[in-house]
Amino acid sequence: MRHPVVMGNWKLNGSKEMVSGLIKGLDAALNGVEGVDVAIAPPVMYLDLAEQLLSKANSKIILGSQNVDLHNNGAFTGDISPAMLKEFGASHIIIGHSERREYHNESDEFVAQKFAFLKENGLTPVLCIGESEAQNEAGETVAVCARQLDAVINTQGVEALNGAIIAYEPIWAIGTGKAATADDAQRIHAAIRAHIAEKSEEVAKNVVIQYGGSVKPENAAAYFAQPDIDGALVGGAALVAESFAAIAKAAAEAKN
Ligand SMILES: O=C(CO)COP(=O)(O)O
Repeated sequence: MRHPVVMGNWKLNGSKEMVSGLIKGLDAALNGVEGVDVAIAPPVMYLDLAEQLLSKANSKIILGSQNVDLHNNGAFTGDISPAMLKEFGASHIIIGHSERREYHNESDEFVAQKFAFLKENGLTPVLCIGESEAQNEAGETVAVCARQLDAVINTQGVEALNGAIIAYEPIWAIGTGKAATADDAQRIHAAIRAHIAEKSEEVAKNVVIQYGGSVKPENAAAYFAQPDIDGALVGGAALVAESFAAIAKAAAEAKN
């Protein structure tokens, strides 16, 4: 049985005050919620503060981050290493987000290297994949997702996906309010799982595949009712404690 994972990607949002208010609010709102892993990825600047607040509250919220470099030290100005993330308690690290693929020209191969380096350092990659609106309209969704996944599978073997998380995020659904329907998302999730199953049914059966793109408390339960949707990667709604907690609760209820 796959354990659901709901993760908040805070993107470039936050201040000391906001981080502290949101973490306190979330921890309180999640009190008593069982059967779902809840993770947050604040901007890296606030990991220290987040770690302190979570540990003071004895919270079960998992700490994550939004990016990582390919080195653990050296002359790489502006970059952050897995070792540093680990030192601040971050375990679930988002890579390959479409915003980084687009604004920082991150290729499938580069993202795959990050995947390998996270695993080498004992961290959990949250690998984002997904198609653009044009690719969607051209019927290329599954091919695009397969290509993005193959960058990992063909270099590291399908077993590299063990313990990792895949986040299917159609680019046209991110921050637009135009979410994929639960049926469409299920169809793509099933296709992604089938693609992995071509190499290993066991890995396909166990890998967590999240949906991301305009997930809100209002539509969350419909996604989690689908057999191949194992959680969510949430942007905007993760910035409001009650909304994010409601999404996590919906996952806990649907999957247990
Ligand atoms: O990009 C996302 C999460 O990584 C989704 O963002 P929204 O939930 O704001 O659409």
